[in-house]
Amino acid sequence: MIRCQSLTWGAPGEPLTSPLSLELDNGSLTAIVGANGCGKSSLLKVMAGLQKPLAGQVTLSVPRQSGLSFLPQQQHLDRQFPISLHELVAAGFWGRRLSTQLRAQRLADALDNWHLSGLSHRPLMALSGGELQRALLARLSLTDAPILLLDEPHAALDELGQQLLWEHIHAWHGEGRTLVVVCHDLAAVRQHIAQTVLINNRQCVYGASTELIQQTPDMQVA
Ligand SMILES: Nc1ncnc2c1ncn2[C@@H]1O[C@H](COP(=O)(O)OP(=O)(O)OP(=O)(O)O)[C@@H](O)[C@H]1O
Repeated sequence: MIRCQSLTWGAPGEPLTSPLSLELDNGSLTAIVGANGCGKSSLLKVMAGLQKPLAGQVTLSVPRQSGLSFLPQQQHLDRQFPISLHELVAAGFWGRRLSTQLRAQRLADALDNWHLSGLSHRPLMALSGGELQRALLARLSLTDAPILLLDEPHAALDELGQQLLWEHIHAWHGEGRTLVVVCHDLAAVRQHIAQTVLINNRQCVYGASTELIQQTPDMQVA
């Protein structure tokens, strides 16, 4: 469960929207949509505890440190950092107690699932945007956190990558996890995510994705 109570966020003295009060149930799958700069990523960071709200609070049903995993946008990653793809992915085991054998098996499976096996020793700086995105998603897939917050997970992915993404999102949802997904692909939101938080004209509205995206003139999809 993620509960936002009278929440505002943004630069000091400049809240991006009117206060948001919202409760997302355990096991729910929710999109956050809206125009560039409306505050979607900032809201996700406030939910993750990575950014302080201006007012109000976020309460989670699990401890934030062990119960929540966050997929950042890849431009926040330092590609010069001297690690290889499989070391980045293996960071998804952080905080988990698993035998060496189980780790090796799960890591191999994650690399395979995200079509990364042949790239596992590549340094981060030698990966394409789509390869790096799949690596970040593979890292997320190794966590057992019940709450997953994904910031533009479809970014840089080709058609196959997007298919893998939505298969995994449905699988994680099927496991009973709570997911919040910031997404610009409105057709995909309508197809895959039933509930949406729409940020429009500095207001947050929560409801059925099909209706919200249809009703808002500048949010129409082809
Ligand atoms: N560190 C920061 N310092 C100052 N302003 C910031 C900072 N991060 C974001 N902002 C501003 O806050 C507003 C909301 O940013 P945010 O990244 O949440 O938007 P968004 O809806 O996710 O946009 P996009 O769709 O372009 O990713 C923007 O106007 C942005 O310029």
